[in-house]
Amino acid sequence: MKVGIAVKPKTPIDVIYPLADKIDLCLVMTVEPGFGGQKFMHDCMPKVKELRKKFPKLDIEVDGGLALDTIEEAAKAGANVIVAGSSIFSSDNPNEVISYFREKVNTELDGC
Ligand SMILES: O=C(CO)[C@H](O)[C@H](O)COP(=O)(O)O
Repeated sequence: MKVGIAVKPKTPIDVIYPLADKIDLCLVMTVEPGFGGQKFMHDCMPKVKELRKKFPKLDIEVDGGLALDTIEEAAKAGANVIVAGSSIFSSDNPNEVISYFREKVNTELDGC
């Protein structure tokens, strides 16, 4: 079994610290939960950075507004699990979008 915790944009990231050694993944929401097509919230990135620094092995997921123009910022912050809807389903070439996301994330992971 794998365990994950999701954190909404306004929730401070330190709420998960007491549970960090019990979880496999932390989802840092980069939009308010509810529906697709919202704008990526850049101000959630410090939470991802902090988490990555503190827990190098943790899977860190981001969800909301991930697209060709936001993936690099999320990957550089330390996200390694990407949830995307609009940018994939609105693309003429979803495979290319996914490959691009993969490349950006893997490039940052290789640098660790
Ligand atoms: O449902 C969501 C939020 O609750 C997700 O953000 C959504 O599924 C991802 O979609 P998009 O890539 O369009 O932001």
